[in-house]
Amino acid sequence: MTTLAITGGQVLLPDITVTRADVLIDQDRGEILEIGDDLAADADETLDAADSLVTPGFVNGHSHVAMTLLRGFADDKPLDAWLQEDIWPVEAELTADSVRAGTELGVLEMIKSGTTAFADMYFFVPTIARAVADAGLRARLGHGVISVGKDEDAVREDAREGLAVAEDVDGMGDGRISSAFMPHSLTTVDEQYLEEFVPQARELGVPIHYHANETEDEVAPIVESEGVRPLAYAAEKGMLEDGDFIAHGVHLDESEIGLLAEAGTSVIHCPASNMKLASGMAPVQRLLEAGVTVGIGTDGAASNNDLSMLDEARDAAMIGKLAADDASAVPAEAVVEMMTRGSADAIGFDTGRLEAGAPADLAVIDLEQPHLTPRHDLVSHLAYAAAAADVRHTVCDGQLLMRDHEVLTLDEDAVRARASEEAAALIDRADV
Ligand SMILES: N[C@@H](CCSC[C@H]1O[C@@H](n2cnc3c(=O)[nH]cnc32)[C@H](O)[C@@H]1O)C(=O)O
Ligand SMILES: [Zn+2]
Repeated sequence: MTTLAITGGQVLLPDITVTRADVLIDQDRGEILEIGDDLAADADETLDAADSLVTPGFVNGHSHVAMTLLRGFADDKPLDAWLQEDIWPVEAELTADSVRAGTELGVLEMIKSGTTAFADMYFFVPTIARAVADAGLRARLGHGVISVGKDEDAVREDAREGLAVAEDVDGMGDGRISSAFMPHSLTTVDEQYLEEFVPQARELGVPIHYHANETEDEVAPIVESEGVRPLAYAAEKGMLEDGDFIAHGVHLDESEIGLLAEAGTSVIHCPASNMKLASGMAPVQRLLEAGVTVGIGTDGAASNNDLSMLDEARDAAMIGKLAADDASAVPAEAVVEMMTRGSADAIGFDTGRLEAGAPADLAVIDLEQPHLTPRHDLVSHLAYAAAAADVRHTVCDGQLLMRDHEVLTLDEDAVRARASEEAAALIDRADV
């Protein structure tokens, strides 16, 4: 057994309180052995956490990781126009090489900002899976299936790829990678294909993940054609089961919140994307009160425009209060829970908590910063004041991915250079 002791830090516990403790990890099993006093003597290696906060690694519940290539390419538009006029024409020119470069850039940013696990919907998923496996992160990956603008054969091919990918990438990266079936949304995948392919995904035993109720424009057409709200329609199609998770859930009525709670389907809240695309304010406090599992996601870097879960946490708290018209809504503890255990539960990982027996996925945050002074309440700092650049160390599955701000599994300069090149070539090819 090889052990690593994280020493001298303040540790965020599963009940969202902070205590002074060391953390001892079994690196071979990727598991936390013990949280307690003076554990350094028993360890093969130590990692300094003095004047630092040890937190569960953040879990990004919804992303399109290689969209880092489109960061800052198309801003200041609503969802539909943004996708159709800017994003989809460029994405049509993506290659495996560009997706590899964009993924490496995305996971580099994740590691640097303390994220250890994420759920992702995109193209070239086996390429993404290899990049994630090499970088050392944990992820649930799926191929986004779309039917709009395609003929029947093309849709079937897309959906079959979605199923094949879900089978193929599952278990990669020493089991750190798992999969899901990911129809893009309830309005961009036609009913007949949901009816055909959702049961096939069930046979594979993978969860289903999709965009839902993101904008009013997605709700109205379903109400009009089906006579029911989108999530009642999703339930009819067998897409609202325990373990499934939807992205956004902005425009939900009480009946839909009830359906989510009853079914055990989770919601990934994406506050920055919802604000930037002016999609609306998700009813996060009401979801929490109804007992729905809520996680937090960044969505793609083109609608955010970063992948920092610390930014996202602050946004979630702020917009949650505004949506509820109540400053006590979505408090710091709730946000910290959502960005760790909530997202992990939602996407089906046993991470997001620091205790003996839990997976050793964690981040260490430097507290010796002016914006983290004084230290009345470290949970408050995590929700409201800490920033990506404060993350010192990142550990996933017991392995050090970043030590003292130096990423160990990727060559940072090379990744940035490759991504810049691939992004420029992509825009050139798309000729937009
Ligand atoms: N196989 C599909 C690919 C879908 S990947 C997932 C898609 O979601 C898009 N996307 C990114 N952010 C959002 C969002 O907030 N709402 C809906 N779609 C988004 C993203 O650009 C990408 O095209 C196809 O043939 O088009
Ligand atoms: Zn999305």
